[in-house]
Amino acid sequence: MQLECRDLTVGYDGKAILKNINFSVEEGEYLSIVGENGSGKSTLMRTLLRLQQPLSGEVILGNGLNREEIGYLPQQTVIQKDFPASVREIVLSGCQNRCGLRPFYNREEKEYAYQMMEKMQIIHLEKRCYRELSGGQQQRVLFARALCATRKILLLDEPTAGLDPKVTKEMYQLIYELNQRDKLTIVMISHDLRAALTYSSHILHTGKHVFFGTKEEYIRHARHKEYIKAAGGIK
Ligand SMILES: Nc1ncnc2c1ncn2[C@@H]1O[C@H](COP(=O)(O)OP(=O)(O)OP(=O)(O)O)[C@@H](O)[C@H]1O
Repeated sequence: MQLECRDLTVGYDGKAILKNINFSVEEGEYLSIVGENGSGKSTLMRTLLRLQQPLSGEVILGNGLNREEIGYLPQQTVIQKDFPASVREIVLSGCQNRCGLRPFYNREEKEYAYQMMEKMQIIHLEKRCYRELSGGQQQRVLFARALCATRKILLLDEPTAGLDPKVTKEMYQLIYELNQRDKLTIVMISHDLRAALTYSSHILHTGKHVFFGTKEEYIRHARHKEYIKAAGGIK
């Protein structure tokens, strides 16, 4: 496995929000984390990234995966939307973990950043200022940045929040391609259960009843029928 949670309890100030979570992600899998608002999805993801400490239990990285090799696309904040840097600078900053103490980006990193911008179809925006871009364009920039940080696993916190249906679909397609073609492991928080059931291999449902299993197991489980119906059924 690439990532595993053992009896993980997450929360703030000693107060648990999600308790005794157990799941693992193998290379090349696509895990969607779904569940009610406030059920602790973002808190869990921040704990996986060690941006905060677990209250108890463990997050284990396997198959030679280092913390620095995890790509992360956070929920966009208002401050980020106003960031006064060029697209190229922001994408390149995804390579920072590779630089170590070196205070500049080398040729290979610049080339890789260019490739990721190509992949995200934002080369034409390279010199533009980030804050002047549309929400969908900004999301592609942050996506390219997250890809610069990893060749193995990408964690995404609601990457389609605030995007229109067309851009949302493109984004899902892109993530799916990265998973299928580039064999990138995906762990994604999503409010769109229908999309999650279309693209993922596994589902973690947070809330009162926690579920972890394959997509097929999720669909078969009687408790989920109502959620699936409310989300408009399965595509
Ligand atoms: N920094 C913080 N300090 C204390 N409590 C927090 C903090 N951040 C979030 N919480 C609380 O933790 C709970 C879980 O929040 P979290 O953002 O993890 O949920 P979520 O499932 O991602 O929600 P959503 O689907 O609305 O994005 C909420 O009750 C929230 O108010």
